[in-house]
Amino acid sequence: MERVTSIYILSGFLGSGKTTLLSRLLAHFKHQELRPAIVMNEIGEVNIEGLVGDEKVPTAEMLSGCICCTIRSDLSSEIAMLVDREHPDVIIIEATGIANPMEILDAVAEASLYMRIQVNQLITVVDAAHLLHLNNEQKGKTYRLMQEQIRAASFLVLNKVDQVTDLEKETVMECLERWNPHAPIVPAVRCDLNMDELLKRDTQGHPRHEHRHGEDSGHDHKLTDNDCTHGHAHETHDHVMSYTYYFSNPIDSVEFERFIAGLPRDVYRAKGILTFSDTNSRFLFQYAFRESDFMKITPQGQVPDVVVFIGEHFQKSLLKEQLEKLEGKHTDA
Ligand SMILES: Nc1nc2c(ncn2[C@@H]2O[C@H](COP(=O)(O)OP(=O)(O)OP(=O)(O)O)[C@@H](O)[C@H]2O)c(=O)[nH]1
Repeated sequence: MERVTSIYILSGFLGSGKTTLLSRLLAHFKHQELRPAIVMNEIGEVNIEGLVGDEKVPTAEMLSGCICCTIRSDLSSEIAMLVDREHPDVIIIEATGIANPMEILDAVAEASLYMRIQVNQLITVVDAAHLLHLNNEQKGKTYRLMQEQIRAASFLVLNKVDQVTDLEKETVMECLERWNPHAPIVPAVRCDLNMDELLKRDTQGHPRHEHRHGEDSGHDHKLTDNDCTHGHAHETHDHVMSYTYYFSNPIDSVEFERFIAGLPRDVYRAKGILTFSDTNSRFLFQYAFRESDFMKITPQGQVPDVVVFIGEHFQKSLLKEQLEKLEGKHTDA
């Protein structure tokens, strides 16, 4: 019988740890001698991790838009292409941090009309400190979106618990349980969790969401009851914007850190690849919820120095000006 390809959808707000979990899943599948493929969606025009990542994993990149709305129709063709060409055992879809997972589930359902695929788990990764902060304010688009991502999950990873106290962790756990009483909740640091627990539906052969040739397999989870589009109001991401800057010269690391510390609050995510004039190595740079991280890298082949900024209503021209100044390009003329 023709085999069924398992799909895992990774959801979670910008910078929560989806790519960190993706790396762990890939290592796990490799160990199990399973063949994974990836659908990587980024709102920016460049996939930073893809530039430095494992080239051996077949990857469909969907850039400059969000699969849950503007480029949603492309998702089923990307999945079809991967299934036909690569014959993967599993496909992991990493959504943008602003995606509504219900919409993605719906797009995958469309694809399942003509392919044997099944969604085994919709995993939402939550940044503990960020949720705590939003829960205190209890308002805003990000708060509502995070709530939707949590509600839609069949499995919740409460990540970055190293950044909260035990008491705060309990508060966030209670919040998650209230919003989604169905999904298991696993606290983690850098998404270090028991992969068998995360994937056990798969091994036991009890997928949560199965769509085959338009039939609903009738499993127990609330997602099948909601059936993705029905009763769901789609919120557009018009307010979210991204800006990509390519460097042509190395920059000073201290000045760059000063620039990052002074980023407007409306920029809530940035990532990039950098060459500093005062260090030997190149770095993968990450900025999420006001925390920066620099990791030494040795990219293979020609990889540009570039940073992508994601946020709401920020002034691109101001960032451009500051970055050009860092490069020594800026003139007052
Ligand atoms: N302190 C801390 N940092 C973490 C943890 N997990 C991930 N990070 C860091 O948080 C940053 C964002 O992690 P990613 O895995 O890239 O997050 P993401 O959800 O894929 O981000 P987007 O692709 O922008 O949506 C990186 O610098 C990670 O190293 C954690 O548990 N604790």
